[in-house]
Amino acid sequence: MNVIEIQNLTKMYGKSRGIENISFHVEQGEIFGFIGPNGAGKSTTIRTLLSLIYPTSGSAKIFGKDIVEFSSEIKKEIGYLPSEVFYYENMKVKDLLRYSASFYKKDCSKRIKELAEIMELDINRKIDDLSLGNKKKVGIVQGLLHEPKLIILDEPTSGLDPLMQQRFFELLEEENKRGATILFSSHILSEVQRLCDRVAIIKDGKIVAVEKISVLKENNFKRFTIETATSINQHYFSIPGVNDLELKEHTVRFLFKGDINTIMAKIANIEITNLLVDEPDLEEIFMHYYEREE
Ligand SMILES: Nc1ncnc2c1ncn2[C@@H]1O[C@H](COP(=O)(O)OP(=O)(O)OP(=O)(O)O)[C@@H](O)[C@H]1O
Repeated sequence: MNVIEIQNLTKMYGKSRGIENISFHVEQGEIFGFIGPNGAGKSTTIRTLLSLIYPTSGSAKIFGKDIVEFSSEIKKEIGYLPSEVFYYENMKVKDLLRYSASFYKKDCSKRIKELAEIMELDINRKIDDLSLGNKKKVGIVQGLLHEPKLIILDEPTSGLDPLMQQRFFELLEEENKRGATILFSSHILSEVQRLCDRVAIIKDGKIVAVEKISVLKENNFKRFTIETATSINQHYFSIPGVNDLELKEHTVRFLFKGDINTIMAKIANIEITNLLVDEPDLEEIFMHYYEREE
């Protein structure tokens, strides 16, 4: 079953483009990544899904229900962490969380306590006195306190230190094991790579690709680093399938996609002192997706 289904969703801000003809779906139980650079349209998509803004055209369903028509019903089952959190600074954390919990018809106090402990958040403090990272933690607890079926996170890790990011990812993995579906937007590819099953790549308001992380990584790209005994001609490895070729003194580096025997045959004809073949990271693969569209 699809928890989120987006069909040809377009949002214009007056004459300027927010998102154009976006279509993708998120299956039940998935951790789905939504990646793209700043201004690509991630927040616009998410804010439209939550009916904080309305589509110019196209439609989307969450839990099989239209996002505009059933927005208040749908929202009860969603935990949302916006990219920027704003609060009434004068409140204490625990009062804000209690107030947030009052929107759901269940007792969330036990879960608030657990989440605050996991995220090392002191709920007796005034929001005013909290650092940016601690304010983010308030947003995380606020988003998860009602044990939502769908968790939507817009750039969730900005402001969290590495230890807390790790803690937060473990928390998300637990939520996912409990049965929650997760949509996670980010411009940091390594975090998407670690957590997500599939990703949609967005650029300039349009979806460029929807792929399984494993396929993205496997896509047969290999990163070669070859150290040679003597200088080689700068065009020696300029053959089909080779990208991002760099030659520095006796070291040549490139990304390769294709029959690996072609490269091995080239290597066999020169004297090498070292050879490293490894997986490119998602960042490099991602760049190639972008280039292909340009
Ligand atoms: N309220 C608004 N009024 C006018 N244009 C907007 C508004 N909000 C977003 N935009 C524009 O829509 C486009 C998509 O922005 P959006 O914030 O959705 O991107 P994003 O991928 O979430 O990037 P970021 O990570 O920087 O927030 C951008 O060109 C942005 O300038």
